[in-house]
Amino acid sequence: MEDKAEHLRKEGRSLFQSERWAEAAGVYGQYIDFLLKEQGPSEQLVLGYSNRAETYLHLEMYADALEDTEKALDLNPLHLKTLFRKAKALLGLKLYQETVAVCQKFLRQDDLPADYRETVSDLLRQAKRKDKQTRLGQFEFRGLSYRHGEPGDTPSEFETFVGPVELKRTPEMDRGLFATRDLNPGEILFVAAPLTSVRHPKLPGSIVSSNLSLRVGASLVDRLVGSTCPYPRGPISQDTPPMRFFKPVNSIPSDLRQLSTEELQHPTFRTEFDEDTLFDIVRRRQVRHGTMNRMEEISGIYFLPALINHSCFPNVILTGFGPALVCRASREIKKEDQLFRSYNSVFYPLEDRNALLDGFRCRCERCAFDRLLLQEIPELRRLEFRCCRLFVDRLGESPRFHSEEERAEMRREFVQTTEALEELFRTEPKLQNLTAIQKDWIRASFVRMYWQLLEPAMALAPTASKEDHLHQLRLILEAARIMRSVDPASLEALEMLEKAHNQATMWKVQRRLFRCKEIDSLLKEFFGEVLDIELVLFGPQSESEIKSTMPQFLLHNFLYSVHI
Ligand SMILES: C[S@@+](CC[C@H](N)C(=O)[O-])C[C@H]1O[C@@H](n2cnc3c(N)ncnc32)[C@H](O)[C@@H]1O
Repeated sequence: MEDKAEHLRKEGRSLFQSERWAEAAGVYGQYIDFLLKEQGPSEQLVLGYSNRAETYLHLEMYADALEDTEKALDLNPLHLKTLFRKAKALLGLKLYQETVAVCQKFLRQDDLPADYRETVSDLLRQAKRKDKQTRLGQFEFRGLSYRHGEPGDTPSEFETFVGPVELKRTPEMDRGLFATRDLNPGEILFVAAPLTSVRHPKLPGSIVSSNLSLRVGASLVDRLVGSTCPYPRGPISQDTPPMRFFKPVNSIPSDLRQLSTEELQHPTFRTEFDEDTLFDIVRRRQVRHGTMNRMEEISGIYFLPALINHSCFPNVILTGFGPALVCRASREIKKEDQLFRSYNSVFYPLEDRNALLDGFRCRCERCAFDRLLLQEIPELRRLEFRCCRLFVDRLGESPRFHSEEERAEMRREFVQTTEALEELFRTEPKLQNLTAIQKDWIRASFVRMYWQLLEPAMALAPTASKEDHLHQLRLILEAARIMRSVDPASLEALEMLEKAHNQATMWKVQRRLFRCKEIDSLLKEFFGEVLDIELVLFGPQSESEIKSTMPQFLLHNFLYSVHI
């Protein structure tokens, strides 16, 4: 009998050493059965369970690993190796508080070997950090974008966190996400991990025209089919599932972790999908976003992010950190307000920005306002036509194709159209009682075109006067102000500020013998604007911290744009 047990133990060990995990688990199973039958509880049995638990850890079968470690610990509650394995299984299951408790119990033992103490302390730190993230929403973003600037780098993975949000039906947009309390700009609403994601080279603008995008879509479908979700959940149907379905397992009290039969019958929990449904999921629920590396993007299927509706006057921003998507308030939000993000640029006139949306007509408050206004004030529409014509004429042209006279002409056109709009605000009775934000809504409809128009014109001649430079920088700052007023986390404003900033500093270098206080004070204003945007993207940080990393931030500022 001894021989047979010893034979099985050795065979399990040899398979384990050759990393044939599944086979090793099978042989350890036979070993355990044999011991149970022949000799009942023993120290060998403890080792049998514990070793099989280790093979399960390698197979990422954390629930099975946990079960084995518990059986071993029933027989020998302070078996160190098994305690360590139990902590790893709990961490794998994302049960962080439980992991912390086991690690602490482990570290309380006397005479621990130094390397063990170190590894378990490390596990404890990890579990505490993840617990803070997933339960309390405490994430560390400081400096993250700059440390990971090199191709291939990924930031450390974030845990899922579901904060003050709830899912409700809306009369106009089917389902939507709502705030459950008042929020300040920069506060995190949730952090979502993808159900599945793929990393790929940066896709061109249009998702339909690209072969690559089809390949990405197909590979997402494949991954969806093969994906396993420890807690099957997600709004696949048009139902409105309870928020609990989206919450990380760890934040649900343990007695509620098991779903009831009734809940499992919820249409959300479909286990089989036909191909059409899957393609539909990929089309409607896919979120594509930049990575730390400008050449790459990530496409993923996300649940909560896909439930945020669009508005041309958004109040949240999604930013990607590796595959994780972080949703933050970009302006003050009141309890019960709906959360909106912008699916695409909101800095075009009504019809143009609607054309950028994927097959639906926008029902946001700004679009409703624009529709009414454009009917009532034909002059506004004329201005729009003029701006569009200028824009289309110049689209795609590079500054180097224009002579200095042409660029001067463009600047004049630009100034005239903006002045015509301001004149309309002063003279048109129907525009007299607008609020400041409504005026910015109207300005924002033109601002992207102005910018495009201004860009070729920006390349001022080396002979341009100081006044020309100052005038131009003020125009850019005003455009950035408008963008930020309509979308306070606007990456387009940031892009614009970056270019203007580069130009201003270049000009300073070119004319370094010439001191210009006004340029300096305008540069300060740029920094002020960038600080505010960064605060919204990364949360509260001290001014000195942000300033010390600002140059790198400007360098990486496109990395967080999110498309659907
Ligand atoms: C990513 S989903 C958002 C969640 C969606 N409301 C739901 O119930 O599944 C995008 C879809 O929501 C609707 N939607 C989002 N924003 C909208 C808006 N501003 N106006 C009208 N419909 C909108 C459109 O049907 C769009 O195709």
